[in-house]
Amino acid sequence: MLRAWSADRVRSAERDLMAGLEEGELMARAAQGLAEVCSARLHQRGGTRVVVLAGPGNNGADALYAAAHLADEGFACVAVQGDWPLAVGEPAAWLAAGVPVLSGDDDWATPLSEADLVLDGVLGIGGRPGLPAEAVAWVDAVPPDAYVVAVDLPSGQDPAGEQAQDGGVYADETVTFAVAKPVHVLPATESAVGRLTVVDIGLELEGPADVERLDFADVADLWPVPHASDDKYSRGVLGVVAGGEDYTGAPVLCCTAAVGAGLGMLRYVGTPAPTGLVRAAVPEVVIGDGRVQAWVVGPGLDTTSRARGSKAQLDVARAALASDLPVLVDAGGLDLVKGRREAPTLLTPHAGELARLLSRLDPDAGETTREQVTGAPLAHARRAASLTGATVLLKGATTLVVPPEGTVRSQADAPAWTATAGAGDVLAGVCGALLAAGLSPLDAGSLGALVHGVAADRANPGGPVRALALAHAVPGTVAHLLTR
Ligand SMILES: NC(=O)C1=CN([C@@H]2O[C@H](COP(=O)(O)OP(=O)(O)OC[C@H]3O[C@@H](n4cnc5c(N)ncnc54)[C@H](O)[C@@H]3O)[C@@H](O)[C@H]2O)[C@@H](O)CC1
Ligand SMILES: [K+]
Repeated sequence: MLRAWSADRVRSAERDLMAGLEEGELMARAAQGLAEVCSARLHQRGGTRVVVLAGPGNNGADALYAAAHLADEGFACVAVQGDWPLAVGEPAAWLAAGVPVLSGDDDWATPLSEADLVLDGVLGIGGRPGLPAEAVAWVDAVPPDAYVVAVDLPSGQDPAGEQAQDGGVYADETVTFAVAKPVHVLPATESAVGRLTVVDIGLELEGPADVERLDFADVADLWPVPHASDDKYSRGVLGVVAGGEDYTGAPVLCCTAAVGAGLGMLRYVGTPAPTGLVRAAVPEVVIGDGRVQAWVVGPGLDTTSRARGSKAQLDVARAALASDLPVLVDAGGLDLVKGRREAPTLLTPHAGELARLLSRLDPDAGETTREQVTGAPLAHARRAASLTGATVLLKGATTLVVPPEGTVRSQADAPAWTATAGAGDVLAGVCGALLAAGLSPLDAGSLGALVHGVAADRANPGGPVRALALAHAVPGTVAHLLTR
């Protein structure tokens, strides 16, 4: 599992560690690790020229010390700094160490245009979102074929990973120290991070992390593998209330994925047209209401439909929500959420659905737009979790799973091809199966998101994937992850 800790938690751990070390020791370790990564990338790419963008704080100092190591190795290094004093040393001292430091008045544009590797040391965990004015021109002038290594985090991005930021550095690789930080794994900022490399500086953090990311090894720990003594009821029965006369595909996708994820038994509640299709596609299904261990309510569900069978179907959906059973609420089912639910609940909106839900449940806060949600995804998911008592899984390239309290999970396992109609119905089926097996909404949501993303990749590695192929890839993906 990858764990990320906030800047405050990292700073306080650093203070404790530094008390027992010589001054400058931690920064020396950070710079050494950073230089090793840069040296390896330069060798791999056949590059020789390095330009450091040096900011006013210790992040700039890390980058300058790393450049001094690289200059020692024979790489040609130049730094550019703005209208601020350097955090450590004087330009003359850096020149003596092999790193000439240019000011904004010097010609920094020529060396930057020729750089093979750009070391972004403008801002680190002390940064506020946005770049210093001088640095905007530097970042704009970074040549497209240079390899950009961000020191600790891509400058200009929000270190807390809360707010999406226009502009700022987009790195090919981010070299961070000791542990990952929220900026590296949260949806508002993760796309700017590139490859993430964590350098050991001898700093350990304890206690719960602020953000966790499950990796493949966690699947074996969390997945509900049946025992010899299990039967179909003990493994988990899932009820799916989904689809309608106009939306017939969603229940087929959801039920196919749920059965493929390893349910004991599946019940489906729908109107006549999708019921026929589900029967044909998923012969394992039992049609109609009955005893279950968890419900999925909502894929392809039209709560305003007056078609034959709709009223009875909606009665089952409402009863599921009123029950004390775990419920996953997706798509149309979100319109049935009226407020807090005490039983385990997993809401699985995308950004537009979350905006609509918040606008309806919290009218005093005014209308919430999709853009507001994508600009600050974690804050909006948290608000929905606190209004409903549910765990909120916010779908996206990086999927957030936010419980009402405690550590957040963030998964980014899916190729961009997964952004396709029906993929959400498959996710609901996989997560629903995990809820029925007894997993918490947090585990079911994050594990389901991981398996869903890996299944999308395995369905057609490197190419387009349709939702039905993704659903069919689920059983093989689970086997692959459990037996690797
Ligand atoms: N504390 C430690 O022991 C270690 C810290 N390290 C490095 O230190 C960094 C943190 O250093 P600092 O706390 O000096 O913080 P930064 O280097 O992130 O910079 C903070 C400075 O930038 C200014 N600033 C912040 N946001 C700005 C904005 N948007 N526009 C203009 N100016 C802005 C602040 O006023 C402050 O002067 C880490 O990211 C890491 O690179 C590493 O050397 C490892 C050890
Ligand atoms: K940086």
